[in-house]
Amino acid sequence: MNAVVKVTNLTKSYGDTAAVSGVSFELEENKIYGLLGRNGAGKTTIMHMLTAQQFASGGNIEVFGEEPYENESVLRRVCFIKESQKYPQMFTVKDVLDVSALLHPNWDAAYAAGLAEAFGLPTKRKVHKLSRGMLSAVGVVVGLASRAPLTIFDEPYLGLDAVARALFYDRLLEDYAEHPRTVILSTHLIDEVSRLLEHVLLIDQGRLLLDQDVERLSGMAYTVVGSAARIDSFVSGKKVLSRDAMGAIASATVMGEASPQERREAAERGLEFSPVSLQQLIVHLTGRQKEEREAVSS
Ligand SMILES: Nc1ncnc2c1ncn2[C@@H]1O[C@H](COP(=O)(O)OP(=O)(O)OP(=O)(O)O)[C@@H](O)[C@H]1O
Repeated sequence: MNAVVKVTNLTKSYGDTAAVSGVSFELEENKIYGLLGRNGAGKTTIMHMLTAQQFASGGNIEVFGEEPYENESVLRRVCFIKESQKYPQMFTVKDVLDVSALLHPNWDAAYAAGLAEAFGLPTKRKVHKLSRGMLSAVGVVVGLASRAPLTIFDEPYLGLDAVARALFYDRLLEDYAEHPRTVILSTHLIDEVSRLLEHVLLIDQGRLLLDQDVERLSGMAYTVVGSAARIDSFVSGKKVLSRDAMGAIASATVMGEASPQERREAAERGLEFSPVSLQQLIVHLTGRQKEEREAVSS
């Protein structure tokens, strides 16, 4: 495996606050990662350390095999787009794109212009006069057109409406197919991005709770629906993540995998199975009690 990022025992403290505690992971070349977790989990802090915008309190970070701090040859291969991106007051959208072209060796100006048009960006307008959504779109255009070997999006699309977000996801997938690179998406819109993600890093209270391929995650839990009485009997003794009922019909989400025999017998009793969504799984895992979370991560 070619590791684009290798993080070992990474720690960051702000006074008494341990924002990141002993996190280790590797990111492969040409893969789309989801960096997920609740508010304050430590995601932005990790991204800031990966991109040399903050020093770690402890541990080791390698990006493209080298330390990223003040390392021009590494940082030229990285594009970090964040929601709160600030641009110089006098810059127009075109100025932002022109400067980005200088910063990113793989920049595709024609592609950037096409994206700006697709997102309806007025390229002659000053960035400080853009709406919040337009400002988000500028970040998205820069992130995509940079074609940086490591491209990181930290919730850059908070201001985008649903149509523009769908456009971003579609363009990202299209361009990634033609120009593979390593992408990190940090987002709370898990259901929306789940079709894009190949691998998930789940951060919880500064610790890495999950480091798993999405394909394998979908096998970690399942939902079963049917008559309430039969559901209760089926889930008895199992680890139930949630149970909902509507009249005589109930659904339960259960941790683990149902064996083929269990599925057959349940189907004979009219129960139906469906895979659990990534969002449901993440919500459950990060909403649980401390002891249970520790059991998952160990
Ligand atoms: N400059 C700072 N000074 C003190 N504490 C900080 C600082 N930056 C972050 N923190 C704290 O570190 C923890 C992790 O914050 P971080 O911004 O990395 O979380 P996050 O996962 O990106 O959250 P969100 O999804 O809300 O953006 C939080 O408890 C936060 O309050």
